[in-house]
Amino acid sequence: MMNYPFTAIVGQEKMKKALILNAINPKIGGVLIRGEKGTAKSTTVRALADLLPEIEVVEGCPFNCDPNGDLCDICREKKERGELKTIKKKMKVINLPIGATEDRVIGTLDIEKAIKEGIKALDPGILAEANRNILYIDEVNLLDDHIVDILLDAAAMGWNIIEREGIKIKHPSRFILVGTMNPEEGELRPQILDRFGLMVDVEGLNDIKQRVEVIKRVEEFNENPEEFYKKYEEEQLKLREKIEKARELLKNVKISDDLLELISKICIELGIPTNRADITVARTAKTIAAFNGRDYVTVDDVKEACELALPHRMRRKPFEPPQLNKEKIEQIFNEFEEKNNEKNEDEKGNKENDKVKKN
Ligand SMILES: Nc1ncnc2c1ncn2[C@@H]1O[C@H](COP(=O)(O)OP(=O)(O)OP(=O)(O)O)[C@@H](O)[C@H]1O
Repeated sequence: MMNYPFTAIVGQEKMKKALILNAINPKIGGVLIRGEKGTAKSTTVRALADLLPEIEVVEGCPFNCDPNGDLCDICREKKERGELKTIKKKMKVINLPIGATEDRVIGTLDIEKAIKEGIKALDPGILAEANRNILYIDEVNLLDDHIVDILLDAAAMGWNIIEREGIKIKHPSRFILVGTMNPEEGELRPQILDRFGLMVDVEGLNDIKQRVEVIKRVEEFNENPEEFYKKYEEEQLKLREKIEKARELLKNVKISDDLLELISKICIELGIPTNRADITVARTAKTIAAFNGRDYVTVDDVKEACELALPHRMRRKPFEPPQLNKEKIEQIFNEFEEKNNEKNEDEKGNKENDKVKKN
C-alpha cells in the first residue's frame, strides 16, 4: 500500500524537522516522538521512507555492510579476495513490531552449521535489516524489557552479537532509532530514553483551518492514493533534493568555539551530566545549518538544536514527563548575545581608535 506523502502532513513542523535531520545525518541518533493518539506520528514516520537518500552497500550482503565501514565476516573475506562489489540502495524504514520475539530481532542460528560455516549459518533478523536504516518502533514504551536490552546493547556497540553454546557470531547493526509513543500509556525507561538523539512532543492541531485541511487531505488520499501523490510529487522531489544537498554540505559545516562553549555552558547549567548531550546538540546544529544551505552554524541553529536534543536529558523525578527549562535556556542565550554585542561594540571602538591614531 502506498504511504501518505510526507509533504502533505499538515503542520507538526518540529516532528517533521527532527525526522528530516536524521535522514541528513544518521549520527544524530534517532528521535523519540511523544504525543496523543491520532496526531500523525506513525503516518509521518512511514512517510519519511519516500524521502530517504541512497547509500552505498556491499552487493548481496544481508546486513547492508558499508563498503567503507565495519564489515561482516563474509564481506571481510570478499574484500581480502578483492571481490567486494558495491551498489547503491535506498535507505528504508524497518518496522519492529511490539510483539517481536528475540529470534525475530537478532536472527536465528543453526549451531551445527555455524561451527563449520560461521556467519553463513545465521538467518538474519530485524537487526540485520535495520543496519544503516531506520528502525521504527511504534508504541516503544510498551516494548518488552528483554527486547529493549537487546536493542540497547546493539545500539551501544554498533554490532548485533549472537552467542549460542560457546559460538559467537556478529554483524554490524548501526540503526537510526525512531520511536513513537503515547505517554498516557506509560513513560519510557531512562536507559532507552537517553539512546534517542532527539525528542519531540506532538500536540493535536488547535487551528480549525488546519484540522479541516487534515480531513480533506486524508479523505482525498483514501479515495485515490496515486492521484493524491501526484499532487505532492513535485514538493516531495524538492524536499528529497534538499536533503541530498544537505548531506553533501554537512561535511563542510563549521561551528565556532564560541558556540561550542555556549552549548557546554547550557548543558552544565541545566545540570545535564552526559556529554552525549553536548555532542548531539552540536551535531544537530550543524545539520540544521546544512539543511538551510549554510556551511556555518548560527546562534539560532544552536537554539533549535537545544529544543530538540535536550528535553529528555533534563534531570527529573522518576515518571515525570521530560521537559526543557525554557526560561533558563532563554536567559543563557540572552547573556551570550549581550556579550557578543559588547564584543562587537568594542571591536568597532578599537577600529575607530585605530583610524584616529592613523590620522
Ligand atoms: N497533521 C496531520 N496531517 C495529515 N494527516 C493527519 C494529521 N494529523 C492526523 N492525521 C491523520 O489522522 C490519522 C491518524 O494518524 P496516525 O495514525 O499517524 O496517528 P498516531 O499519532 O500515530 O496515533 P495512533 O497511535 O492512534 O496511531 C491518519 O489518517 C493521519 O493521516
